Amino acid sequence: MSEATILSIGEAMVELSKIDSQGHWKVGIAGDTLNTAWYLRRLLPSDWHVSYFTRVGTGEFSQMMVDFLNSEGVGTEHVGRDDHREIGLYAISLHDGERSFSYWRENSAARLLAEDTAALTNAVSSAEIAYLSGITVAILPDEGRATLIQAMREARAKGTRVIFDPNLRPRLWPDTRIMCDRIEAVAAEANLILPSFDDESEYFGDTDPDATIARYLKLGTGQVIVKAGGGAIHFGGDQGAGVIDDLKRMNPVDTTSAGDSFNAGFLAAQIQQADIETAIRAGHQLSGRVIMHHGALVPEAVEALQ
Ligand SMILES: O=C(O)C(=O)C[C@H](O)[C@H](O)CO
Repeated sequence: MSEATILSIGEAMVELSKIDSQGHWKVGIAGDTLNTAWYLRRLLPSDWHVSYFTRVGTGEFSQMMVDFLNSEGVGTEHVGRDDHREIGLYAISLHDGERSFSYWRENSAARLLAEDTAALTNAVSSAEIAYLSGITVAILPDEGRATLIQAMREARAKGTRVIFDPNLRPRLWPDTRIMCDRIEAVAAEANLILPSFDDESEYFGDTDPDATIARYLKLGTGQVIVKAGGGAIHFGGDQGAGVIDDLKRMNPVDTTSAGDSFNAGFLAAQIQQADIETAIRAGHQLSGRVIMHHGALVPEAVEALQ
């Protein structure tokens, strides 16, 4: 049987997460789209190939990322190399379990990931599923974003299922109006949107999750699942509509990657034929375990499910 491919597109960085209050930090590799790919690789059967599309440099940290992806079973055949740029860096600060990030990423190699139009277009079109986020969209220059949109449109027309998490990061945009406009332009090309209500209400002014669903459906997507930081999850679209309001609320240690792991848990379940409600519960179960640990990638969270 031939493998099916899920391609995740975006930027991963060196991640610094604090281990204790004595000034010790752990160095890892993470980034929202890589996090989802990493969880997907651990959750999906071997007849699925999980691949990462990005651009890195040629230095030691870039090689560390490629080695890390290879060692974790995530395909690196779509990782481009840049002779002049390196990968970015971010550090996680925690206050009562809620995280904030400091970034050093303005000149990262990943900002040029869409420069090779043919490579991006072919990679997206030949995948069964393509996954990207609002961070992928935010880091690209205008021409790169246009290339990405065109690649998504062509791929979707040929049958690739395109999945988008708006993952709104206003600091990566010149202003919030531009952010909202560009995010909607990309969302219009996706089959499935996985937004978080806190962000959508703050920046789009949605009064409730159903308003978020209605707004994205109107743009032309097929299905919307609105995450709610552990609260009730609303969903709507051609695969079904409803609310799941009996999910267990956790007291998080670190919310980094909560949404990314939810997306992976949801998608892995759906790929394995779960109905939409069961898939949402699987996403919630995984992210509920991830946020009980520090950092974005938590092997124990996946092991606990198996
Ligand atoms: O800011 C980014 O690009 C990140 O990916 C940082 C975190 O890993 C991510 O936001 C968690 O969702």
